Amino acid sequence: MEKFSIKKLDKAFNIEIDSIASDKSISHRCAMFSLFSNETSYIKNFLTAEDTLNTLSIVEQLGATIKRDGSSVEITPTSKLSEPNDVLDCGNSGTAMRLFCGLLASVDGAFTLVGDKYLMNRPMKRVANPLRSIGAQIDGREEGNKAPLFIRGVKELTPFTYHSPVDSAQVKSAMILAALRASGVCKYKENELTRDHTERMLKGMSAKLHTDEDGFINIHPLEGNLKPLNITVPTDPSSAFFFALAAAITKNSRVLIKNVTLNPTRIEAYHVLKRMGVTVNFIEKENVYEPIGDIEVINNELNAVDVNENISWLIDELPALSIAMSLAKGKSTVSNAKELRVKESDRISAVVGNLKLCGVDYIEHEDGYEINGGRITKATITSCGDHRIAMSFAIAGLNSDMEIEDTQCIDTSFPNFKEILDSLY
Ligand SMILES: O=C(O)C1=C[C@@H](OP(=O)(O)O)[C@@H](O)[C@H](O)C1
Ligand SMILES: C=C(OP(=O)(O)O)C(=O)O
Repeated sequence: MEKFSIKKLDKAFNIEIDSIASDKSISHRCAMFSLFSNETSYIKNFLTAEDTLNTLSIVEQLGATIKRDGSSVEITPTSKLSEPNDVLDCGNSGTAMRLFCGLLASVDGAFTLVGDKYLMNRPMKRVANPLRSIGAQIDGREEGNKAPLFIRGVKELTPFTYHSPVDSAQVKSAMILAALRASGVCKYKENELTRDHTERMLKGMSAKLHTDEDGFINIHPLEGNLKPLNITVPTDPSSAFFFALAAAITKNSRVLIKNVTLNPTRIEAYHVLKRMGVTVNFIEKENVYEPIGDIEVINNELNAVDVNENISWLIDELPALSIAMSLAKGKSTVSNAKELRVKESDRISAVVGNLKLCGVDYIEHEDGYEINGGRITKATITSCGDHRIAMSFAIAGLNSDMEIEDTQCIDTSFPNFKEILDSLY
């Protein structure tokens, strides 16, 4: 089992980082959406981490031709997706498994989606049920709630109007992908806007999507092929956030993170740091599918904060924010965040369980936690096989030595994390 020994950082840093992992959500979508065109898509700065490389392999198993040179990827789709002769392995990725359910629901053939032991335990009925209700044939363990999932593509999916009970970009995207091949206009609504890369990218590829005055996304079925993608994937704000946290908790430190997507549905955690007293500046530079620019984070005194809204806009950053909360003055709270319990690990248990080992005073709730900030003490923590837990506590190590066990999982999203962390010393 791989592990890290992180030593307390006894000096300030002032750095510019341009090597943080590319955006995972956008990279998955680049690989998948290229299948809706009949021309080659050109993707630069594709995330070469386990999750997205698995997605790329699946796209290849479905018949596309892939040329990859480092992080530059060319994807040439086939005129008809082929039935693979093996299972489709999504590894650790909920995004891959759920989006492929929608994409494959109407593709001629039989498909089996599998994943690692963590993914095989994550709930899939949130996509299986609405897809079944429009005619998809999906089954799996626990009546289709757990992988392996078996999909037999049907000829036609019924047009739908669906108001989702869960605010999830993965569910939304799965339903939008299914809608592209339905027999009429489909409508999808969520209570709160979740990350909207799917809508932005598909519109950029010429798909017909618009949100009506009742908040339903109207999706028109494809009339032909979409335009191919030509894109440079921006830096992932969720991965970058670990180094924003590093600057926020290290006295007199500053970081400038380059070329991050500034999509508002992705940078809410930075706004929370700002509310805690940290100086955060967004420098927008361009707009390709979404706004892209640099984020500057400068250390300042940390104060407690309450986080109870726009949860889906910072859901992946909550473990890292719990470290800032633990070092802040006063009592911080997180609520309405029950979704944390169904990520790569139960992130509420994983956060509070490890904070307890670090001597932090907390109360656990079903949908979040309260943290009485003050200090963090040295501990040996387990990642629970979850990349975001491993990286959050590794950054806590800058404040007080930390041993992190089971760090292999970091390769799912941010393979050069440790290299960048080491460069701070
Ligand atoms: O659509 C996506 O790319 C993602 C959506 C979110 O999950 P949910 O849709 O389950 O909220 C997020 O936690 C995940 O890291 C990536
Ligand atoms: C939840 C995450 O990803 P996924 O759902 O794709 O496994 C994540 O990266 O934090």
